Amino acid sequence: SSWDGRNAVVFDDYVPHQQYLMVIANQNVSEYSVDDPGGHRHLLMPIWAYQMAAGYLFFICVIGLILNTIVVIVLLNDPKKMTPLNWMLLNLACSDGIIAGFGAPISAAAAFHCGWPFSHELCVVYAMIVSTTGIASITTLSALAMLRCKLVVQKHVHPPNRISAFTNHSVRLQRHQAALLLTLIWSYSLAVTCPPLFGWGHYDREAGHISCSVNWELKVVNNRSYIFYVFAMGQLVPSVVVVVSYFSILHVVRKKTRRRDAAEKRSTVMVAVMIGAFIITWTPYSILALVEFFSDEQTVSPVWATVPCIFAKTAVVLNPIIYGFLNTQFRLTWEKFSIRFLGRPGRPYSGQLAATSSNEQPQTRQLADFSPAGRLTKILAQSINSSSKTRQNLSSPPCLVERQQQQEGEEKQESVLIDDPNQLPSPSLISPASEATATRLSNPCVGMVGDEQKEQPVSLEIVRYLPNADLHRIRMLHPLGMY
Ligand SMILES: CC1=C(/C=C/C(C)=C/C=C\C(C)=C\C=O)C(C)(C)CCC1
Repeated sequence: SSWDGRNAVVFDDYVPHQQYLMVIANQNVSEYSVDDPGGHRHLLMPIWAYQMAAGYLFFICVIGLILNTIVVIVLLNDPKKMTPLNWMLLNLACSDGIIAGFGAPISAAAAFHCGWPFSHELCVVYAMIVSTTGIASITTLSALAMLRCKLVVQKHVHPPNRISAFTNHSVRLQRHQAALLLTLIWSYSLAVTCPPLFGWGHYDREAGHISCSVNWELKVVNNRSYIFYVFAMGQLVPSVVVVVSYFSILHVVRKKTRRRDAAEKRSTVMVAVMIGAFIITWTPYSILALVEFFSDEQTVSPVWATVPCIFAKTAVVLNPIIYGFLNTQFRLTWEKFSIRFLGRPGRPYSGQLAATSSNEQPQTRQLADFSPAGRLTKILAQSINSSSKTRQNLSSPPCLVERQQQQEGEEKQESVLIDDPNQLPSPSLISPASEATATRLSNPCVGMVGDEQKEQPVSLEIVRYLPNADLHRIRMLHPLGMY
């Protein structure tokens, strides 16, 4: 070779019995490199690039761990509310948490060290774990898209009013289905990422040597066929599932635009946003992998190859932010959780009847989505709206009123914050059927439950926030009975 001892380095590239000649042309040796046989270190990227990568990965690690831990705690805090959607969110939070808690710190340490300082075994374990969680995330999102599609299409075929009461069965059924779905998701991901352990494909250090992944560059048939397999299973299959599911959803929702479906639409939009975030964060990495796969020589510099690799990890902080903004039930659970454990409401009381999001406008709109009981809650919300005008003169603590409805295996939930429980309408405003239930409450924060449609049990939960931070909570159930 033309190695002059300064610009070229021979090193063992982890592939047994293979030696690679790496030529680093026109580079200042003090800034670039790998360990050469003489023990000299040459950095592959400028120091500033390693430092920036280390800082970003550290940020992903800390913020990702905090946010995903909050998601897990908040979701598990109320196991009764574990709908299929929430099981999938929990799964995503776990896989994101694994990347934030394991992948990001190892990669940050490698960046801090300006090259992979760990063993080849850890490189393989790292690549396996990061790629398995990445594939598990995209598979979970596809499963979510399928679930949304199933729900929307099923609703179209059997409108809710005609569905018989099987809520209690469906809750149990949902648990089994969720467990089966989660097992399938992780088995599928492992089926994609395990083959290199058995000799099909290779895991290796990646650009800048701050992480490890499938060796996208190695031009041997065994490796190339494995890359085809990874792309088919990790990109093609999930994309087809997502596209088909969302086209079906669009096809159905274009035909029916009933307001009662607003909650379903919100969940469908949230899943679409999560899929969008995944696509945005992983597409640069996919493109890099394809470029490396198709190009004959190293066309992407280590610095540019490192960017998509660490950008893909951004997905782990985006998902919790998306739930926080778009999942009413998640926000509500967080609201309750923060009141109960942190001794404060999740967000400041504005002194108005408030929905669970500051940008969600009139509560009557939200609550009206939940017919048949929605009719009564609407009365409640409207009454409170009018009472809030006299709010300044009132001294009672605020109430968080939460409604939840189990329907078609999908639990929906809304809440309102009420400044003054004393201003709630009297039970006489309520329909006779619900009056009995309402008058059972001795708390001034009176709730109402509609009883027009007996096959759809409705629960009303009232949580009262007291000035001394104690929580006074009343659960009121459908008179016929879930509780
Ligand atoms: C998850 C997706 C893919 C595969 C990614 C893999 C195998 C990643 C492995 C390790 C990484 C990123 C380490 C970084 O530190 C495809 C196949 C690229 C498609 C998109 C989704």
